[in-house]
Amino acid sequence: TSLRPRPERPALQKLLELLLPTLERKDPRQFFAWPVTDNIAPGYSTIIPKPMDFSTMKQKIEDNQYRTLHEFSDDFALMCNNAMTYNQPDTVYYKAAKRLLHAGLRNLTPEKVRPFVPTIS
Ligand SMILES: CC(=O)c1cc(-c2ccccn2)c2ncccn12
Repeated sequence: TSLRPRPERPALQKLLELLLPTLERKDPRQFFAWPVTDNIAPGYSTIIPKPMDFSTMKQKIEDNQYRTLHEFSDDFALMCNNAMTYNQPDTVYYKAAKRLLHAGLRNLTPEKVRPFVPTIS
């Protein structure tokens, strides 16, 4: 809450700020850049209880809302799984989400993340 400010985690925040663009680049058509609106996706807000998109993830990084890399990965998976819930399998959005999920999770494994972690000089 605003009365209890979140502890800063500068190393994690910096790591996530470096990781996010590597995931966004895997969505060149920017299907996942912004929140999905009910205008472009009828009934979306009633079908998807927890929407997620890259702009929201970026804001959460800046607001220090991720305590661990796992929480960040969970939002990424949520975003992709939402698209595979709302959209039928034969749609561009479903197919893009499936590809994005698998490509993205490969980049979120510890060994792939390690190069982004500054070594203690
Ligand atoms: C991610 C997703 O489910 C999505 C993104 C879009 C989207 C994203 C950007 C521009 C146009 N459409 C969309 N349109 C219809 C139904 C679903 N979507």
